[in-house]
Amino acid sequence: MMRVLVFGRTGQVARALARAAGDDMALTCLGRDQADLTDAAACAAIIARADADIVINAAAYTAVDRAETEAALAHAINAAAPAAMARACAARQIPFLHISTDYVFDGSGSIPWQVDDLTGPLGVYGQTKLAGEEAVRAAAGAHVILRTSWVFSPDGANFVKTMLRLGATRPKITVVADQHGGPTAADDIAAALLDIARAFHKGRGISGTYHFSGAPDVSWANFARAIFATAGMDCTVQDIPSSAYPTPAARPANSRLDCSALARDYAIARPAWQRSLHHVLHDQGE
Ligand SMILES: NC(=O)C1=CN([C@@H]2O[C@H](COP(=O)(O)OP(=O)(O)OC[C@H]3O[C@@H](n4cnc5c(N)ncnc54)[C@H](OP(=O)(O)O)[C@@H]3O)[C@@H](O)[C@H]2O)C=CC1
Ligand SMILES: Cc1cn([C@H]2C[C@H](O)[C@@H](COP(=O)(O)OP(=O)(O)O[C@H]3O[C@@H](C)C(=O)[C@@H](O)[C@H]3O)O2)c(=O)[nH]c1=O
Ligand SMILES: [Mg+2]
Repeated sequence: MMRVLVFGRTGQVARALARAAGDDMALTCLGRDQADLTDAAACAAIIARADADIVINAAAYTAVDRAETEAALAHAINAAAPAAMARACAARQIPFLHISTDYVFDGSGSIPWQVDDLTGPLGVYGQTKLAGEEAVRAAAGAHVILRTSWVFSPDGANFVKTMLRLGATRPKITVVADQHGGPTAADDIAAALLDIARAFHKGRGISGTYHFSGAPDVSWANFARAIFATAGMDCTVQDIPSSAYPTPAARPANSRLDCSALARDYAIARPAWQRSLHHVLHDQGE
């Protein structure tokens, strides 16, 4: 029996992990009341005390625009806490699985980003996630950093739920068409993380940074069209440039992730987001 300790309980990926847990594992999800990520030492102490075989950090500060004015808080949660977790895991010699983001890249070009490409975050959220990555690597224990993008699920705040809400009251909506990436279902991320956890449990885990996103890559505007079509909603999507949708934090134009390293090392393929979108809209009570 593999004992998996998860930081996060209410978030999209944490909930998906709880849904995906198999009979071969005992999964414990820690909410903010049990593990507050603003207290990095407390998070480390939990790992030191716990009887876990592997730790997954599914908690994060994810409010991209708000991060611009809450940099210290975002840094505490996205960098200092994972740093302490990774060190505590290294000390106990248990693997640490951490999630990062396409927003560590500057979005230049149109070629999918490779795992070792130069990073260059455009905003505070991306900067703090990058600092978290660097700290996890520096802890030098067994680890995987899984960079994913554009997460959607029936839970929490995400673009799919925003579109359903806006589309219900508007005949037409404007959406940016010059940002491209891979929408990724939280359930698919959870399945990938648990596959990676099983590989480590069998002694076949490979430490490193990996990319994982839904296929095919698409613009937010075309993702919105797919959401309305799949939901059977009559809302017209008009393409706009990012310049027509000003936000406190700039978003990368090119969020495409090259996911071949994960296929090579773990035989995990890019999931088809359209299939997962259908599942979220029609099988999970949305
Ligand atoms: N959402 C996305 O589009 C993307 C997310 N990611 C990454 O994936 C991972 C999972 O994200 P996702 O599931 O979408 O996140 P959500 O925003 O859905 O959930 C965030 C989780 O973090 C918890 N959390 C926030 N602050 C604290 C704190 N101080 N102490 C304890 N828990 C806290 C939240 O708890 P509470 O409910 O109590 O606030 C919540 O459970 C993150 O690392 C994120 O950076 C990567 C790419 C895209
Ligand atoms: C609501 C809305 C958004 N947009 C644009 C803004 C933005 O460029 C894009 C997506 O909007 P969101 O607010 O969902 O984007 P955002 O919160 O930036 O999503 C990101 O979250 C973090 C946590 C990540 O790690 C990223 O991978 C990514 O998923 O769509 C429109 O063009 N029209 C609209 O009506
Ligand atoms: Mg958001």
